Amino acid sequence: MKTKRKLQSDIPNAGPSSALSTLPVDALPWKTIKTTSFSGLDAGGGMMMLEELDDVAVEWVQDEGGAKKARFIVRLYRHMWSTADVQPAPNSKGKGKAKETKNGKRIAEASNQGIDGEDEDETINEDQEITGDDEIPSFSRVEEEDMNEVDQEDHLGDEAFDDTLLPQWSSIPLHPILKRSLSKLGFTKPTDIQARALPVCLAGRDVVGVAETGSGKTLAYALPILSYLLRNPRATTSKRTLSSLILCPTRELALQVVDHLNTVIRQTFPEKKGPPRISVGSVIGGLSAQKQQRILDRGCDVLVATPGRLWDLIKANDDLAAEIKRIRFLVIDEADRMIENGHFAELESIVRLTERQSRLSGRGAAEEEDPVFAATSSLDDVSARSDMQTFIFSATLSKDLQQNFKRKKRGSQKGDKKSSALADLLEDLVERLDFRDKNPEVIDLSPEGGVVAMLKESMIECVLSEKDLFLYYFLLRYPGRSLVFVGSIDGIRRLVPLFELLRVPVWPLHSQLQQKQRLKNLDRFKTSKNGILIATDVAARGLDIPHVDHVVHFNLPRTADAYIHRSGRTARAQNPGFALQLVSAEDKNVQRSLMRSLGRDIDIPDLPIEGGFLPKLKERIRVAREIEKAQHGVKKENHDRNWLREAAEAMDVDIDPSMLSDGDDPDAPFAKSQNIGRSGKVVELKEELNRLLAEPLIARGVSARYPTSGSKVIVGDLLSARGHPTLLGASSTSAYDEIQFAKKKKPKLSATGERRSKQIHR
Ligand SMILES: Nc1ncnc2c1ncn2[C@@H]1O[C@H](COP(=O)(O)OP(=O)(O)OP(=O)(O)O)[C@@H](O)[C@H]1O
Repeated sequence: MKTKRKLQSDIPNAGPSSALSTLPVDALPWKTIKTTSFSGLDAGGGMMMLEELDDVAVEWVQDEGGAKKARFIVRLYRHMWSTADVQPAPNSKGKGKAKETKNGKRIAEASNQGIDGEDEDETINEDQEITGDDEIPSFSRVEEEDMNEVDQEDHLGDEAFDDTLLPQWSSIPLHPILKRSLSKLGFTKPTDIQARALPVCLAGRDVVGVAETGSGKTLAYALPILSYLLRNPRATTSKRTLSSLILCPTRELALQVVDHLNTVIRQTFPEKKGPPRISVGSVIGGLSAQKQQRILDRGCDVLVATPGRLWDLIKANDDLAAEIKRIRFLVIDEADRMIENGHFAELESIVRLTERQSRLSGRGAAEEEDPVFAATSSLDDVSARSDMQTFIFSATLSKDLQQNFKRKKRGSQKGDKKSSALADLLEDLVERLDFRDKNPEVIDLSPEGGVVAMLKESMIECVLSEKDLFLYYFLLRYPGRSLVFVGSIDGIRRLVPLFELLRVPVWPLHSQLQQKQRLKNLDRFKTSKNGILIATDVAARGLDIPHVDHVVHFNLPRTADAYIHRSGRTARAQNPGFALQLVSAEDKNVQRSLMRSLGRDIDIPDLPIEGGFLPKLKERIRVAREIEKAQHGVKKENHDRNWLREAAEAMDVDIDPSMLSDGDDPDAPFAKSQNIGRSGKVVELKEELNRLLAEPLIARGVSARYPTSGSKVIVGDLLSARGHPTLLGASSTSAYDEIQFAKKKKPKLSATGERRSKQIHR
């Protein structure tokens, strides 16, 4: 992970540098800055995090060999300064200069304007106030000073909140700062799950919450944690102690939860400088473990983590294990998915750290063989808190399992023939959880039929080979933010280049992409009004992407839960949403069993198709596929050569350079692929595709040349700009509105768009 760092200077002259003590650069009090998007990527796509350092000056010193070295002069205490030596990066530039402040003090500024400036010496102020204390302060002492300063400011917002401003929240005893945040966010009333869960969580109970997708479960568990932290501020003499652990199944979801919490925390005083009153850290796979370790060393109040990476860090760090043993809140978000992800072992191990001694000692000798025991045996003197609260939330938790949470009787529901290996694992987890509450509150608000009321579902039945065509039709016909779920990574790798060739703005998201790329693609999708994300189920759970207009099940999922979560990426927070199933004959059985699991018939209406557009779209797809096939050959060749190069390197043998070419990444945009487009055939096909893409798409019966004639007169649409932006003669109805008119009973579909269109066209 790349971290950008920014120096901010507002310090008086630091005095003779010889009098300063020196700290390693990583020990300086860097502060993480909130970026505009949750992934924190810059325009170049490289930066994952921005850190800022206040009160710092830079001086350049020459060592004996004449090399220039930067020295940061940093304020650690009000009256104490320290330096951190860093080597300038090649070509890096920087100089320090001083200016007068209003009160006549000289202020040193760090800049990056060149190292050969004449003002270098001015970073040193003879008037520097030195305590005479040569001892290097520890980082926690730096924080101590910070915290004392911040605390005075932090009382802002603690005064009582006027409940008449937010009457529907008045019965929920949240800290006034949170009420102010909710008011600023425009959350005028709690969602149903919040209204039910918050009072119970705030009363100190354990809660298992099941509620539909997009219903605000994150705040249902997070607000009680934040409220507790605001009401029980940390001691000012220590570094932050971890009070809450939130475990999430996917990296994207974990980052989103961090973002969600920070939005609430920072809402009240967005302009406030200094460390936040509550600090939220994250530990997820795919990003630098070192950086994450540093955040942990520095201390945070709430940690959001994926189990795999967290367990890796725990194994290497007894202090972290001890902190987790002592947490006040444990949250498992989307517990069922965590187990599906194959993270059961890590999840179970982490959960075991939070067990009370009385339970652990009951386990006897077998425990000593256990890897968790081995990893944490040095922590015997640290005992888990007796007042820890556990919150489990998901949109899908089977009724059987919910009962087990209540009864905590292992195996009470086992033997049920529907019980799968996954369900057994979940039951094992339930058994492992040491609820402090004898009777955890189970709140089940899951909707009938699984999906939310604001979701409209529809389907297109077609032959397997025409799914691409109907997806293309749908994306053109209903512009908007669409999330397309595909059953395999190979499927995504086939579709993305195809749609890129068709100039549809598509981005892939799957587990084999680098984490950086995953976040980048998500960000692009989030910020593009008509963007299309083609994803595996890695995007199915929890992601709260604003205004996803459509979810398309290009391949149907295997389980009802996956269908619920995928479809739940749209129709969130009481907004309308639309889900489309592309169903081939081969999918029929899966569809039937899916609907049966959801307790429904196949009562899904067909999406009306305006068939006049299909022949031209079909032709475009045919040519794009041919290009893709030809390019795929070149890509594969590159891939093989790359493999050859790596194998040769591994064996330490030389290979004829003519046998090698630059490697290729199967997920790289096609346009960037090496050698692609060289062959004459591809050039010809691309010209043909360009020509086809330039041809207007006109509905049957429409005369583009004579808009006032033809069987479909479009002059009115043209004049009022009511018509469709790309499909001439089509209305601009949304997919959501469209299916109100759809017929329930559909005609049998044929493989050709031509015949089908006659049957279905309204
Ligand atoms: N009280 C509220 N009023 C209005 N909007 C809210 C409220 N609480 C949360 N939201 C918003 O609702 C959206 C969905 O919330 P969240 O992501 O927590 O849903 P969820 O139930 O966890 O969904 P999923 O099951 O898919 O993970 C978010 O954008 C959130 O900001």
